[in-house]
This record gives sequence, structure tokens and C-alpha cells, in this order.
Amino acid sequence: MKKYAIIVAGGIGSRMNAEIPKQFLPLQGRPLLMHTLEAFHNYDSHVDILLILPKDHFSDWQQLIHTHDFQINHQILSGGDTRFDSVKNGLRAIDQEGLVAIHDGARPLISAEVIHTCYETAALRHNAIAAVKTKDSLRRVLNNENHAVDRSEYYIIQTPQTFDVQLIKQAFATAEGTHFTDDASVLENYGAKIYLVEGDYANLKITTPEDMIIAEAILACRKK
Ligand SMILES: Nc1ccn([C@@H]2O[C@H](COP(=O)(O)OP(=O)(O)OP(=O)(O)O)[C@@H](O)[C@H]2O)c(=O)n1
Ligand SMILES: C[C@](O)(CO)[C@H](O)COP(=O)(O)O
Repeated sequence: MKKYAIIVAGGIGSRMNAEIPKQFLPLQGRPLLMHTLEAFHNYDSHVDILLILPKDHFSDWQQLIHTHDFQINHQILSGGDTRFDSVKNGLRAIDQEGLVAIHDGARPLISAEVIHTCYETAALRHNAIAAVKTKDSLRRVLNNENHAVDRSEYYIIQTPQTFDVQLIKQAFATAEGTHFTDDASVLENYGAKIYLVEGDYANLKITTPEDMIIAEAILACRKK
């Protein structure tokens, strides 16, 4: 079955507070976004990669490709105002059937194993969402009070979130809702049952500055 990957990197990374969008920050000497694309290419070089970028950073990316002699083939598309819009732009560019993994450009440490599990499960179940159990205790805060909740009932949701192409295109043919924090919530809104698969604690989303330090450390360990 044809495999696609939509890598969403159309955000500005406001929580990172850096001079440039976080996806271009160096990780082991190369823009972290290059690690993300490489993970999908190394998993399977036949995956069609669609990269979503902020339109006003297209030329910066071209410059980085040149500087780092980055050879992995990919199609560049323009992002939207929200992650939902960016994903929608990516989906619009796919006109064949198959499976599509939607993955945050800001998750450069994704493993081939998790990518594989997501595509394999989506081939059987039409969707597969990477998730991990929470390692911390949880409390629900409501009306100035807080109560312990059973953490075994909660999972931390990651990407890739992988889908049957036609199904997720249909689910995204809707207006954005405030409760759409990821692609699984869009599909759930469409009425589908969601399937969770084992993610990876190392598959962190680079969001705030300390995440870069953790990512550097994980990559340094992998090199050993
Ligand atoms: N309009 C947007 C917003 C986000 N994203 C992408 O969605 C992923 C997850 O979003 P997040 O980590 O929130 O990234 P930013 O929106 O860039 O960060 P912030 O919320 O701190 O501004 C990132 O790879 C980001 O580039 C996108 O493609 N288009
Ligand atoms: C899609 C996501 O990475 C799943 O954990 C997450 O929901 C993105 O959230 P953000 O608010 O854009 O950081």
C-alpha cells in the first residue's frame, strides 16, 4: 500500500522563544527538522514526504538544504494559521489511496519501530495513534479544588498519527473545532473509533528550551 508522511512544521515555535522557528534550530549540528525527515526516509525510502512550512520561511529552508547538502526528496507545502489548517493543506495534496502518517516536525527523535507500528496497525484498523502511559501522578483541578485521578485511565498522545488516506480526508472536511488538539480528535469527531499503539518516551515534542537539552542528550547516547 502507498505510504505518505505529512510532516507539519508550519508553526513559529512561540514557546521556544528563539530567534528562528524551533524546527530550524540545530540538533547535533543540523536543523532538527532534518532529523525528522531522515527518520521517515530511513524507515522506508519509498515513503512520499510532504513537508509543511510557514510560507515566509521557504527560502530559509532552501538555504539550509544547500548548506547541509540535504538529499532527501520531499514536497514543500505552505502551512496555515493553525496546525489543523497545516494538516488540511497536506491532505489536499494527496490524491491517491494509501496510508498517511501525520507527524510533528518538532518530534525529531521518532524511531523506525514506532513509525512501523503505526503504518502496520493503520493498515488493519484504518488509524493508529502513538501514545505512552503517564509516568507522573495526575490530579484534576476544578472549581478551586483538586482530586487524584486513576492515571491508568490516561495516556499521553504523540505523533505519528497514521490513517487511511480517504478516511482522514473525509474527517478533515469540517470546520476547525477548539477541541481539535491533534488529528485523532478530528477523526473521533467524525465518528471513528481510535486505536492507540505503543509510542516512545524518547519521542518528545520540542516545545520549550529544556527539550533541546534532553534531545541532544538522547542523540548523544544513541551515537555511543
Ligand atoms: N500553524 C501551525 C502550527 C503548528 N504546526 C506544527 O505542528 C507541530 C506541533 O505544534 P507545536 O509544537 O505547538 O508548534 P508551534 O505551533 O510552532 O509552537 P508554539 O505553540 O510554541 O508556537 C509543530 O511541528 C508545528 O510546526 C503547523 O504545522 N502549523
Ligand atoms: C499533536 C500533538 O503533538 C499530540 O501530542 C499535540 O497535541 C500538539 O499540541 P500543541 O499544542 O500544538 O503543542
